[in-house]
Amino acid sequence: LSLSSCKWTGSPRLSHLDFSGHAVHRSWNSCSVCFPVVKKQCWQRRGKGFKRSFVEASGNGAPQSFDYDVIIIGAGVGGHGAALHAVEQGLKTAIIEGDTVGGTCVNRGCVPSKALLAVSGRMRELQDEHHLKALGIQVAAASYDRQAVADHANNLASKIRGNLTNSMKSLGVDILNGIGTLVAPQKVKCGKIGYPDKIVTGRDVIIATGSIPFVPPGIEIDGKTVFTSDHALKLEWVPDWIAIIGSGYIGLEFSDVYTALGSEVTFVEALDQLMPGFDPELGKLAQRVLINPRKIDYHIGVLAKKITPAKNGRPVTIELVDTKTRKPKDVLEVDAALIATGRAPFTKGLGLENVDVVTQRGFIPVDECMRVLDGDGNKVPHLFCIGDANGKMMLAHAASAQGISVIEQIAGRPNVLNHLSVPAACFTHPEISMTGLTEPQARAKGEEEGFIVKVVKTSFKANTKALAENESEGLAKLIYREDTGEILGVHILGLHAADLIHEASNAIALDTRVQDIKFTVHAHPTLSEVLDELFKSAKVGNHAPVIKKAEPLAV
Ligand SMILES: Cc1cc2nc3c(=O)[nH]c(=O)nc-3n(C[C@H](O)[C@H](O)[C@H](O)COP(=O)(O)OP(=O)(O)OC[C@H]3O[C@@H](n4cnc5c(N)ncnc54)[C@H](O)[C@@H]3O)c2cc1C
Ligand SMILES: NC(=O)c1ccc[n+]([C@@H]2O[C@H](COP(=O)([O-])OP(=O)(O)OC[C@H]3O[C@@H](n4cnc5c(N)ncnc54)[C@H](O)[C@@H]3O)[C@@H](O)[C@H]2O)c1
Repeated sequence: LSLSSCKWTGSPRLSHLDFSGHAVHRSWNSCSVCFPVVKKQCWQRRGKGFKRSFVEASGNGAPQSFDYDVIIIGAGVGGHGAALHAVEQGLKTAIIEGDTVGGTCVNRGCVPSKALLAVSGRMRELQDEHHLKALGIQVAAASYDRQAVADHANNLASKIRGNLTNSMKSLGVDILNGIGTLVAPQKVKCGKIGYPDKIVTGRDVIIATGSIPFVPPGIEIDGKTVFTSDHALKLEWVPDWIAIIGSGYIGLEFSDVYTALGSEVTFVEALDQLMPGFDPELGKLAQRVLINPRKIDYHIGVLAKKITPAKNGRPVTIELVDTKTRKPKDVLEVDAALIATGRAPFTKGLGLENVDVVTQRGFIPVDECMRVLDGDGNKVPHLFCIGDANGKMMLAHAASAQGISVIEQIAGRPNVLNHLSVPAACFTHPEISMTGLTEPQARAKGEEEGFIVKVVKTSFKANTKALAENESEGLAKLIYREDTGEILGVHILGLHAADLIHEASNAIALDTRVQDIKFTVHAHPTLSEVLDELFKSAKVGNHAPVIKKAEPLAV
């Protein structure tokens, strides 16, 4: 959207938009000749944010005036991030939630899983006699109270849910309870059983309806012996032997929890390697550190075709077939099975047909600015989709960042989120983290675009802080362009890798080059020196650092 000055107030205002969102008039006076669906907006700066002083629209079912500047459907972390940023910009904002504020992350995802992982980390340390002995510590055998561990996860979720709700209420976001359905452009129905439907209109609408566990056909969930992460997070029991179907983020994190609490784990992975989404070198190291020394075995290249819950004294049975040939491979009998085979977008019943949007495998198609695309690939005016529902990057902070990016655009400031700068982390012990491209992806890009890719690595073994902690297993890997020093990807496995990655992801976001970042200073002794050493070991073409040298002192 282009900004020009309002004829009366002199303050910035959006130019007029045609139905497909293109600017058609730059002059206020030419409105009368506009297409039927033309919106005139004039913005007045008030205080720190923008406040709309005039809104008018006409034509084809679109409202004449709006109850809200922004309506968000779904109060997960994506919706929450968008709502807070919207009110900060002075936009009148409503958020519609059909279930529980906080969505997946707070209630059934990041938050409770990290509470369980905090316990698994401590259990692991307290059970590691060799490690404790090296530090000179003696403890009696560690044990745990399952219900108390489960309560810790549940209490944390309640606390964070309360924080999220209060933050929105205190800033003036209207929280509407009910199921949101698009009934027309810029018009949303909020439906709640036992209450009359409420129709609300918004100049801009953001879909943030998230995702639910994907369960492949043939797998029967009973919630007790065959379950998804939704059930597993309640920690109702700790099976002696559990099969985890899928070795992605959820599978890996739960293998860390279950083995620390005493279970034996069998992974079933459809692809030819465990953790197929990670940089292959880090994946191999993860297997050496997180899988091989633990009570974990695995079947790779096989699909769990049929899973039957335990019944009448019979165990859970899992029929495996070869992924490529689909021929039967094996039958496993275990105490329980956790299905961690990805997540499906939660977009049914949203009324997308009323705005001509056709989902792709359930995901809502969007462009790089999160603007929703219709069946013909055109932008649907004033409609955005963020978070898991668009499938771009199924991470909590990605959902929130997309929400903030959308609000920036709504406020008239062009914004495109660089997804390569969004970090990801797997909270195992030790952790794995990454940002940008994997080595194979970077090499493919280099070949296509004709540049040389360089890789350097540093080990945690030489890091003083890691050695002091007696936790020096780990590696950091930098992938960069030799000619320009552009950082293409960073991957870390080691103590606090999830915290360490931000220096690299911020460098990508701000386009800081290797030849510049290598002159930044890191406190000693800290784990961050692993990255310091990594950047310093990189050799970049003939580029001089951009950092300015101090002028000689005048005497
Ligand atoms: C076990 C697990 C662990 C995870 N750990 C991490 C982690 O450590 N770090 C990380 O970054 N990510 C993690 N994730 C992923 C993260 O939870 C999701 O990426 C994130 O929650 C997506 O946010 P969202 O706002 O898009 O959707 P959600 O959080 O799913 O929220 C969507 C909300 O919309 C509501 N809704 C849906 N339809 C409607 C409707 N029609 N009307 C009204 N309301 C509606 C839902 O009730 C829900 O509250 C984890 C996921 C799982 C399952
Ligand atoms: N720490 C985190 O950031 C974190 C933690 C948990 C979840 N998440 C998010 O949640 C999403 C879902 O996680 P996930 O682990 O379920 O999905 P995933 O996509 O990470 O991994 C799913 C795995 O299951 C395998 N698979 C699929 N169908 C199979 C079958 N029938 N038999 C055997 N294997 C099969 C796939 O090959 C893949 O390796 C992820 O996209 C992730 O971004 C993030």
